[in-house]
Amino acid sequence: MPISALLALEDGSVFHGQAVGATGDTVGEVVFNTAMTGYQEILTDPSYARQIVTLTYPHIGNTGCNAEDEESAAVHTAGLIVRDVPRRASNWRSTESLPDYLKRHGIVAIAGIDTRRLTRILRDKGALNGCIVAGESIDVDAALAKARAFPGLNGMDLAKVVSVEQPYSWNEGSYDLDRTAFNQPAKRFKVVAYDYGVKRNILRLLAERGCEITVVPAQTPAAEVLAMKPDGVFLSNGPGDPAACDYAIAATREFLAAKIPLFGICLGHQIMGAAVGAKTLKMKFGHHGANHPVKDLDDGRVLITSQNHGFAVDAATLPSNVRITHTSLFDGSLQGFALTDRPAFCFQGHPEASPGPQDIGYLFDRFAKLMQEAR
Ligand SMILES: NC(=O)CC[C@H](N)C(=O)O
Repeated sequence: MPISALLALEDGSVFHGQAVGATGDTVGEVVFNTAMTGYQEILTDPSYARQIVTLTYPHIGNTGCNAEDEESAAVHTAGLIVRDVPRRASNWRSTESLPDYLKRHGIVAIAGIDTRRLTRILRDKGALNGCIVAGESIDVDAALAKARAFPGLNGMDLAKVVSVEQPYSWNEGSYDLDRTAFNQPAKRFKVVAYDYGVKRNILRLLAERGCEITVVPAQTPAAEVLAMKPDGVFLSNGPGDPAACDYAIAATREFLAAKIPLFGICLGHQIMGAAVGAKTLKMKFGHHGANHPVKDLDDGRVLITSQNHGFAVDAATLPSNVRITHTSLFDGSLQGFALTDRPAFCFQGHPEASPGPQDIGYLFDRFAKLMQEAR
C-alpha cells in the first residue's frame, strides 16, 4: 500500500496524493519549475532553501540519481511535488532511484496530484506558502495551519544560513562524460568566490576558465578578501531575500570602490544591484525553468537560459553609471547589467545551467577577460 500524502496551500487549496519521499511534514514557499530535466540539480541547488518545488514536467525520476550531478553537499529544497514517478529508473549513470534518494535525505515529497491545476493556482495568485504532510494519518486542518504559519521569504536572510563555515579551495573543472571524470584545468587567475549558496557548476565553469578559487563564507569582510589579492571576486547565487543580506551589500560596495573585477550571478546580481543603490522587489511567481528567452542588448541575440529567482532588481531604480545588458523576453524584467565605470557585471539567470541550456556560458569568458585586462 502506498503511503498517503497531502499538500495544503495557504489559500485553502488541498491536494491528495502519495508519499514518494520521507514521511513527516514540511513547509515552505511553493514555486513551479518548468525544466524537463535536472531534478537532482534542482533539489541540490541551495537557492531553493525554504521552497517547495513542483515540477511541471509530468514524469520525474526516469533517470534516477547519481553522485556526480549534485550541485551542493545537501538537498536544499524544502519538499518536492511531482505528477508521476516511474516505477523503474533507467540510466547508465544511475546509482539510486529518486524515492530512495529523497528518503535518504529526509525530504518529504508528494506524487500523484494534478500539478497542472497547482501551477495554474500559482500563476494566478503568485507563489503561495504550503505544507506537505506524508504519513499514515493526516490532519488537513493542521496542514493548512502550518502552511499559513510559514512567514514567507520576504525579509528572510538565508545566504548566511546555507553558506560554508570555513573557506576552502576549489580546482575541479567540468565532468568529462567520455573519461567519466572531472577535468583539472590549468590555473591563470586567483578568484575569491562568496558562497551565498553557490552551485558547484559555477565553480566548475570558473575553474574551466583558469580560475584557482577560494570559496569564502557569506559574511567574510571585504578587507579580508582584498588582503588575499585576488584577480577577481565572484558573488554567488543563493536563497532568500537579497535586501536582507546587508553584510553582502556592504562588502560589494567595498569591492566596487576598489575597482576589482566583479561578477555576480542571481542573488549575486541582486546584491550588486542593491550595492549600486537600486531597489529589489518580490516577483509574483518568479522565474524557475530551463527555457527562458533572454535578449543580449549588446548584439541583439536571443539566448535560451536557465532561471531560478523569486526576487528581481527594479531596473527603473538603477543609477546612471549602469548599462543594462540583458532583459527577459518573457516579461521584460532586468536580466543583466554592467557598470560603465567599474570592471563589474552580473546576470540574473543561471549561465552555469545545471540544469539547462548553456547559451549564455560566454559570461564566464567575459569575467576572465575582465581579469586579464585588469592585469
Ligand atoms: N538562484 C538565486 O540565486 C535566487 C536569488 C533569490 N533568492 C531569488 O529568489 O530571487
